[in-house]
Amino acid sequence: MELEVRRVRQAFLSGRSRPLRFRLQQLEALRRMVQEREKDILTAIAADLCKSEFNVYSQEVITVLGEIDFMLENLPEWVTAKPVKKNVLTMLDEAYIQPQPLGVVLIIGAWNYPFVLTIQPLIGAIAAGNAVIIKPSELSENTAKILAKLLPQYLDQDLYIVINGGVEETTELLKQRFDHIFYTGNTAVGKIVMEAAAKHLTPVTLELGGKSPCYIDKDCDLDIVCRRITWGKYMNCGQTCIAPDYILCEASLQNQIVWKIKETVKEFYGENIKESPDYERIINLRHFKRILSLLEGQKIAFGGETDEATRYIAPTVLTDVDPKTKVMQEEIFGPILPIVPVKNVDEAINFINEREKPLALYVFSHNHKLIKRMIDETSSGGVTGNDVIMHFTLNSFPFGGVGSSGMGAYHGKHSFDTFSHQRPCLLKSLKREGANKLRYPPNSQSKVDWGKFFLLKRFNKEKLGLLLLTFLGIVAAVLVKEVSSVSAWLPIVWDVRSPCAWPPHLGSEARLCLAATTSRK
Ligand SMILES: NC(=O)C1=CN([C@@H]2O[C@H](COP(=O)(O)OP(=O)(O)OC[C@H]3O[C@@H](n4cnc5c(N)ncnc54)[C@H](O)[C@@H]3O)[C@@H](O)[C@H]2O)C=CC1
Ligand SMILES: CCCCCCCCCCCCCC(=O)O
Repeated sequence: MELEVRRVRQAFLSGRSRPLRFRLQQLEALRRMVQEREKDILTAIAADLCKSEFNVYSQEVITVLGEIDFMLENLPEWVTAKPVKKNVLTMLDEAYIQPQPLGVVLIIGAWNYPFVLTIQPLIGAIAAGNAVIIKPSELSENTAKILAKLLPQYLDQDLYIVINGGVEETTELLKQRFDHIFYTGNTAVGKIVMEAAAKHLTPVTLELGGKSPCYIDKDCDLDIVCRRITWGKYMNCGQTCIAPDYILCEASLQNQIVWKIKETVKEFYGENIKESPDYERIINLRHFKRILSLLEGQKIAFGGETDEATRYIAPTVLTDVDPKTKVMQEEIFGPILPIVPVKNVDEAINFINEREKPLALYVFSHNHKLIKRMIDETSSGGVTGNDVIMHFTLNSFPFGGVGSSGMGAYHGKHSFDTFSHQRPCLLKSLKREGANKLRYPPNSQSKVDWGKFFLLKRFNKEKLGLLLLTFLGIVAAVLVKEVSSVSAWLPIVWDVRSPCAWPPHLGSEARLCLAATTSRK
């Protein structure tokens, strides 16, 4: 492990990951990999999640291709240094922010969307000029294998490497020193990752989970609402980090919601859900058993059928769920949808705020003000009003959690920023030393006053008047110069080395300062 990390670091130190041309070329190679080896990729993911290739394509491949295109289009602009606003003391200097790669990045992927959750951060890390070690989830083993096989065929083999393995290997990997760790997965392991990172003071991005609520207001079109929720909840068999975890609504809506979701399930997956190519299976037996345990003691409005041999759990809705029961204590990450009745939107807001901050929040209503209120009075990684999941697809949004649902964000420019150091660069001249007198010892009240005047813009009438006078002086001097065509250099400044006696009531350091700030090069 140590040797591999060292090899990647050596490759980074060679500097070849940095030029824009190289980054673009690697991103293009990645796109070629996805296009040329599409069949292999689809087959692997489909096998891991019992998913149709159509669904793999629309849920994972489209996002990856879209992200690469977006990067290729925008990277030339993002990598350029950006000039910044300056203050009086740096007015004549060069000041800009130069994004720079962080170095060697570790990306630890999750199994539920094993391709996009690994490759999308990789795209950002390459775009920002880093070297990358990719650790796919061992639970989606077919995807892990295909990534280890394909990536070296298309990308630089020393800068971007795949290390496969389970907890043992990841633990070993986490002992190494990285310049950034990007982890996607559950919150408990997120803490392990952060603890390991702390040993080297390595910054982390943690894309974690949580319970994402759905509030349904009375004032809405329930047919549409239930169709959208059904899609987002049962997609990938509920194994989506931003899936609606539970519904909050007034008790009077409960039966209609159950009925409409049931009808939509039939519309989406047919009478025999097990036969539907669009309905996936639970990733492994451990998760299957965990999800089943959440059903204990619950009122199942529909669904609840299971088959251990194929790890099938039917789309299920629970009603009148007690918030103290287990299903409301942990992220479900499966096809079970509890409905928790609340009196009104106030109670819904309190309910959400009393719990950990979710990764996503969904609110459905015709009433725009209610949606805005929900947004203003709660906190979550992201929000979608009148739909679910879709904020994930917009690469102009930062995607990430807040509080226990994670820290940091990615997608599009946000990925580029996550994997870059925004380096402030101030380039001064060794000339104009007069301008610096204000900050050099010995300090005095007068210097402090001028500091306040210039930097804090705490204008007092006297100083403002002085500045005006100075300005008029400059204008006058320029006019005189124009008129008399006096050659070369017209000293419109008070000479720093022999300060004149005006303005008479100022100390000499204040005059120096004035001189400096009004002097021409
Ligand atoms: N915020 C987001 O974008 C996403 C968050 N998630 C969250 O991830 C969770 C599901 O994924 P998991 O079952 O955690 O995936 P997982 O079991 O695949 O674990 C994720 C990664 O952590 C590593 N890992 C596991 N145990 C470890 C340990 N003890 N020490 C070090 N590394 C370890 C694994 O090797 C794997 O690469 C859910 O909570 C879900 O909400 C999932 C997808 C996206
Ligand atoms: C053409 C249809 C576009 C549909 C887009 C659906 C995208 C779903 C991706 C969900 C990935 C989320 C990852 C996660 O939250 O676990």
